[in-house]
Amino acid sequence: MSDATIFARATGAGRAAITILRVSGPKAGPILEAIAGRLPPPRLASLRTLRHGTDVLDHAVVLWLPGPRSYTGEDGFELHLHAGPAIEHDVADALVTLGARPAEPGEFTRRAFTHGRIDLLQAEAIADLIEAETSAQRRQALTQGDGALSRLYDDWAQRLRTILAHQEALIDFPDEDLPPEVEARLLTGIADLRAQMDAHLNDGHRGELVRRGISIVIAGAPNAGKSSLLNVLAGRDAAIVTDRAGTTRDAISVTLDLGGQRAVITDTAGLRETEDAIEAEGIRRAMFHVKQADLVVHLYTEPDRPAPLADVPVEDVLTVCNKTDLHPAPDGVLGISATTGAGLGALQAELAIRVTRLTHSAGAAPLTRARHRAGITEARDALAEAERAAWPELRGEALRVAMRALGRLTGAVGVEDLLEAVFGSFCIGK
Ligand SMILES: Nc1nc2c(ncn2[C@@H]2O[C@H](COP(=O)(O)OP(=O)(O)OP(=O)(O)O)[C@@H](O)[C@H]2O)c(=O)[nH]1
Repeated sequence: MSDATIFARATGAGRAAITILRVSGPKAGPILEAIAGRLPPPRLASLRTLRHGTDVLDHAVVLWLPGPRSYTGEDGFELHLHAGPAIEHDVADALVTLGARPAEPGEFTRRAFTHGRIDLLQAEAIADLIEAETSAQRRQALTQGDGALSRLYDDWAQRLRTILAHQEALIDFPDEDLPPEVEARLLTGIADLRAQMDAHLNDGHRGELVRRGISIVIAGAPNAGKSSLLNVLAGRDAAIVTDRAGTTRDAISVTLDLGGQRAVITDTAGLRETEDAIEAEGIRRAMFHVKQADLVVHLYTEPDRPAPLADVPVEDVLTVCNKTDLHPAPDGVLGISATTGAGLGALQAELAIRVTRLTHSAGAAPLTRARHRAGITEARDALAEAERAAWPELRGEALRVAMRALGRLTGAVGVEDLLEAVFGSFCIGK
């Protein structure tokens, strides 16, 4: 980590009333004094005239944010400038002249991590919070940002540390008369922890589903009205609708907010036997999407009852009868008309219920990324190895592997190689 003083615009681009520039680093105090006169009281908004030499740059609200109680843990300040390219450009020039440099993407949050203000899980949660499009994503990111997942993993690491200490006592003093319960208690502790990790992993991918969005695929025979349904759900003409069977060739996706959850709905080619090579490729892709989906809406029109979709569990399929303006839906089947809009409210409500069921988590903080799943899987496998180990030394080594895997999740140990991947995806100014 360099000791450079960095700056970036914290607000978005485009015409606006205010642009906020953030500055962080050891020269923050002297730079603020140079452009705004004496330092304002910490963390209090103060109106100042900003100057570069004799040139008046702007009249701006200034926040002096001395470390360590700042976002990055370093001295920093914010300038709430009148938005305008000339002001921003000239203030940036002044900051560079006074020894600051533009920040890299995610550099503020990376400094917060380096200075121990947040751990790696919280840094990821900040990225998720900025990306959040739905209420469920926002809530999940806030919970993780508040440290819910960190506390769970820290608690496991603490328990592992105790188990490891007992294990090392068994290794170091094999001839001492340690009570036999020590080893029994140690093995029970390992088994308990492994079971908790198993439960955490077997959560139906809830956290990951909320984060990336639930994938809903509309499948069915040609002309069933799949593209029409996608369009009415999206509220726009995303997919081409014609009365020619076999119109949709490639999958088309739109993102929707379903009861506060992010859902990605995909329209696919109609499923039928065909000689047409392009349509056949479309059908192959459709089946690929169907198999990957979290939920399939199997659309059909009476009286053409469809055969069940191959390789898709029935509980992942919602059968829907379209064109009820022409033929009524049979009892027990959800009927809609994509043309008149009849039944669409009921369909949206049913989709929202199914999506909520997929993402409902019973209180515990869910893991939200493949990185977390990989780390907990490694720790769980190492604990299973420890349970099987024939020698105390092997058990000790397996416990240390589990500790390291947990430590990498929060960023407590050896994560240099991960930092580019985690912080590189941030925007500049965060
Ligand atoms: N009467 C009536 N016609 C509908 C309804 N929904 C769709 N259609 C018509 O059915 C035809 C096929 O609709 P699409 O939405 O293109 O059907 P699709 O399932 O996407 O068709 P492919 O792309 O061939 O697989 C069009 O002429 C639509 O206007 C409906 O609820 N009622």
